Amino acid sequence: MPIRVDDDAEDPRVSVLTIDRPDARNALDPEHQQALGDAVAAFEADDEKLVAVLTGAGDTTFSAGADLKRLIPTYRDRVRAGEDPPWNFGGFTATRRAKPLIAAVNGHALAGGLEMALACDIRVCSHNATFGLAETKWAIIPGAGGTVRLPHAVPLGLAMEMILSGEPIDAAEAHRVGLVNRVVPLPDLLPTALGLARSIADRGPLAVREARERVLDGLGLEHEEAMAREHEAFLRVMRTDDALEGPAAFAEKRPPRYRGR
Ligand SMILES: CCCCCCCCCCCCC[C@H](O)CC(=O)SCCNC(=O)CCNC(=O)[C@H](O)C(C)(C)COP(=O)(O)OP(=O)(O)OC[C@H]1O[C@@H](n2cnc3c(N)ncnc32)[C@H](O)[C@@H]1OP(=O)(O)O
Repeated sequence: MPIRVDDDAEDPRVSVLTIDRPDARNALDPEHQQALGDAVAAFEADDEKLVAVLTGAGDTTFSAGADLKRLIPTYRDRVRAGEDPPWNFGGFTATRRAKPLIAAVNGHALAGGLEMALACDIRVCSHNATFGLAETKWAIIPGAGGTVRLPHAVPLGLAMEMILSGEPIDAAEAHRVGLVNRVVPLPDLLPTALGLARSIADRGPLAVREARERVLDGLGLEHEEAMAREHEAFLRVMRTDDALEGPAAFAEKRPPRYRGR
């Protein structure tokens, strides 16, 4: 399978998507990028799934990005022939997703690999991880959101250095600057990502979606507009049945049972 899709053994509300092409360092060829897009779309459409973890097969590389021997030349030649081919790199550049995605970066996350990790909401990594936008090495530029998202994830000067030089940073630097939330030994990586995913899956699902949307929306809005939209979302969530259940569970000293409505 180009993309392995597994249920979390402990919590079926959590999915694990694994880019499975270790011989090519999980680079996305046309088949793998289509399969990843399909897997992400299926996760988004499945009401039983609340959170997903994205990782790479093997113990050296999360993803080496787009396939420089197949996907990029194919895409480039179609562009040079006057086309503007579909621009949906692994489902991460089309419309905005609705559900939380956690990147478990198990090694090199380069070019499109880092762009996929940046398109995830939370990033955790293993000590061997590296993070870089290598595109200028090959006389192209990041084409899946790297120039848009990296400056929001690291200081502008570092983003510019990484994009212009194409040189990666290591896991310690990524953690120091806040590109990743946690750095753990490789055997602990998936358990750490799954623990985070399970805790999010336990929260009010509508509240999680609304809060995530507010954060992403707010990045591009003026303060007053962002505050107004947060207030509208606050009222929307207050009108849900889950907003009755949450405080009641607290008062009755029991775990809440949310139904997503
Ligand atoms: C066309 C139909 C429409 C499709 C729509 C798609 C829309 C696309 C929109 C644009 C998206 C842009 C995405 C992005 O912005 C652009 C890119 O991602 S360009 C990719 C740049 N990537 C890199 O520069 C990383 C290159 N790889 C490395 O640096 C190293 O391989 C590594 C990751 C550090 C690992 O090093 P090693 O462990 O030493 O392994 P090797 O180097 O020996 O590699 C092993 C094996 O894997 C092959 N390989 C590695 N990376 C890639 C790659 N990116 N593409 C293809 N193949 C790769 C490598 O060639 C070796 O193969 P072998 O020689 O063994 O056959």
